[in-house]
Amino acid sequence: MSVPTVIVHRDAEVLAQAVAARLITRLVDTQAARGSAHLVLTGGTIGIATLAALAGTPAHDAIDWRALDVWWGDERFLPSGHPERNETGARQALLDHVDVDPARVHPMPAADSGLTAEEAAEAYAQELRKASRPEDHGPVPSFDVLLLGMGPDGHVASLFPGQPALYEEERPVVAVHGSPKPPPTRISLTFPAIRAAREVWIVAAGAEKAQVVHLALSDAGPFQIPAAGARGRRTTLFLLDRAAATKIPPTMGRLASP
Ligand SMILES: O=C1O[C@H](COP(=O)(O)O)[C@@H](O)[C@H](O)[C@H]1O
Repeated sequence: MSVPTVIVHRDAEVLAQAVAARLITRLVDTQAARGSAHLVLTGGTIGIATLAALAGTPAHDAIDWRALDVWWGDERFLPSGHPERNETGARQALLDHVDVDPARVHPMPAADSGLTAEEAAEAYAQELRKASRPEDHGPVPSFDVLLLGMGPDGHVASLFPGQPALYEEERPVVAVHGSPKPPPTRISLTFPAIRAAREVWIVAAGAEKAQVVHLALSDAGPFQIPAAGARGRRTTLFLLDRAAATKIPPTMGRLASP
């Protein structure tokens, strides 16, 4: 697992634009090297703002949208089209505005799919397994970039402090019940799936995240602060705005924009 690098931007708006620009570079480079790329999306305020920033920059034309597989790190188990679904936010902010191949967009099943949350998690695990190539050495594709937001409690995807999903070592996707943040039922990638990603980018903005950013970068355990356990194989980035970075030692963060 990689050691995190911290990059700090002036405010949430600049952060969203910078993460969008970084995504364009990473996806274009990956497609040039391998022909296609796998991107995992997150919900949350800054996660959706990042997708809107990506849609808003003409430079996104450099991405071959037809050669991109789009996945989700977690989903709120609500009916399809519900405004609180991470899928709905991503479609409205980005996916409805770019030329993605619908067959390569992989939303997690919705609550009106006829599946229970457990069946939905298993169905998503199967879809990931189908997309995994022999060189991926596991049940999920080697995601090129896995985006994660982070809650003030340190949750990433729908892995919340103290919950059983944190201890999952085999299954790549699980149902989550009793989430402290509504809605109570969710579907989430687990640590083994997150850690299969080449690059994990944790994006956080706002003063209410400052304490937990500090803990996620210090010696906190992943069961107390799940973000402390989210690491990529090659790269882990903490992409922050200044307000979220106030409690980390100045030597740790690189200020990207003065
Ligand atoms: O519920 C969720 O929350 C987190 C973070 O949300 P934020 O609004 O505090 O940025 C998000 O990363 C996760 O995907 C989502 O389901």
